[in-house]
Formats: sequence, structure tokens, C-alpha cells
Amino acid sequence: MRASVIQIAVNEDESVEARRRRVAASVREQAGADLVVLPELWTTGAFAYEEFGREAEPLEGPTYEAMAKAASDAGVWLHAGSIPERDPDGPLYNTSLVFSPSGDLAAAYRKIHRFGFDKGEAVLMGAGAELVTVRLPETTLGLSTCYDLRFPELYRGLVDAGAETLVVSAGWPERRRSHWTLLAQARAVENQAFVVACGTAGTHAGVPQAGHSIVVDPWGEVLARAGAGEEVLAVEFDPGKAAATREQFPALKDRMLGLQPPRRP
Ligand SMILES: NC(=O)CCC(=O)C(=O)O
Repeated sequence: MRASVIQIAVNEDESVEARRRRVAASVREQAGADLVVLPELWTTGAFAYEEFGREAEPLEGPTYEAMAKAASDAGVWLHAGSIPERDPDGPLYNTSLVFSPSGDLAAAYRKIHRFGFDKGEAVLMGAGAELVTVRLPETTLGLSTCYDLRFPELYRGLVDAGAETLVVSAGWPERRRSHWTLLAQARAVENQAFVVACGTAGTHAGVPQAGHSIVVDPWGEVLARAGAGEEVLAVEFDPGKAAATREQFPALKDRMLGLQPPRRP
């Protein structure tokens, strides 16, 4: 299976429309790949909180249109990263879109864990409530977004739903780059799954981005790693390795569910 991870630079000197055109062109250049992955909130930047409301789109808005067309032009499965979605009946959501090679929407995932504690995304956006998997011919994707990476139970839920390739679409800051790499490898090892983690480059809202998108195999080996700048990370892997690893080293079968909390003295 061939995957292209497009690590986009999100800088404020480029308009959203210009970036949308540039990203669509980059997706088209990936014809021949099976899966293309984009980062979180690449229209605005994940930390450009003031832009969320201004640039929010309905689900089937301009980014949806451009990415659906790019997916069908290239004939690839496209995880188009996430958009600030304006739900007509509710709040904003940080919503990832996945398109099939014919340009049809295969899945939409509303980010479950919002970043910012008592500000930023955590107060500006609503929380998703549903795990999302997508069946591709070669593997089943489990979807997640950025801060979700810190919550292992989400990935266990995705594994229980059949995921063998965990996609993380992110706008992770440089300041916590070591966490990004460590957690991507941890999620791969503990879930015996591929992790395809795509971040942003550049600086927006004064927050330098980590870049360093990474693809990890179910044994925790790093198959490919990007640098700090804009880059397309192309990687080929055998998706069957997830099932093989789970069979040869069946640690997932030893999970002890429903543990009791410690008894109070
Ligand atoms: N956009 C995000 O979710 C940022 C997450 C982050 O900075 C962190 O977990 O650290």
C-alpha cells in the first residue's frame, strides 16, 4: 500500500483560497498512491482561534468541493485533514473528511478531544462523540485528530471497531515535538497497528509547528519521518503486517477489561 503524507506549511501570508488551490494541486500529484493524508485545520491553522469562526464552512463547503475533486482527479483515497465545520443547528466542529477515489465522501469525523483546556478550540468548538473507521480495500483506517493522540482509550475503541491503520491528522506545535513522536510510536506498539501521523509546518498565530510527520509500523519501527518544513512523505507498507503482528505476539488478547478501582481503606 502506498501512502503520501502531505505536510503542509500554514503561514499567514497565504490566503485560505490560495492554500486550498495549492493543496489540491499537491493531492493531484499523488496519483498512483492508495492513500493521501493531510493535516488538521490546514485552511486556518490549528492555533488561529480567531480564524475559526471567520473561515468556518458547512460540511459540503469549498474545502469539501476542492478535495472531493482532487481525490477523484488523482484516483486516491484522500483523508483531507480537517475543516472548521459550521453545523447549521449547532456549534463549530473540527471535522475531518475522507473521500473515496471517485470523490464521494466516505466518512466525516468530528474531533472528540478539543485542545486548549479553558480557551481556544476547547471553548470555540463542540466535541464529537463518535468513533469513525473507514474500510479501504487494503486496510481499515481509524480516524483521530491531534490532541486525541494523548488519549489511548480512543485508539483501543478504534481497534475494537476493526482499525489496523490509525490516522492522526494534526497541527502539533514544535514546543511539544518529543511528545508527538513518542505518542505516535506508543499508539502503534500498544495497538499493533500502523500509525500514519500528518502534521503541519510553518508558523501561524505565533505558534511554530513541529512538522515531523511520521509513519510507524505495528512493531513500533519508524518507516518514514518528515523534517520541519513543507514536504510530501511517501511510504510503502504491507497492511497485512498488523494482523500478522497481532497473531505472532498476541498481546491484545491479554487485555483485562473491567478492572475494579482500588478499595478505600
Ligand atoms: N491542535 C491540537 O490538538 C494541539 C494538541 C497539542 O498541542 C498537544 O496535545 O500538545
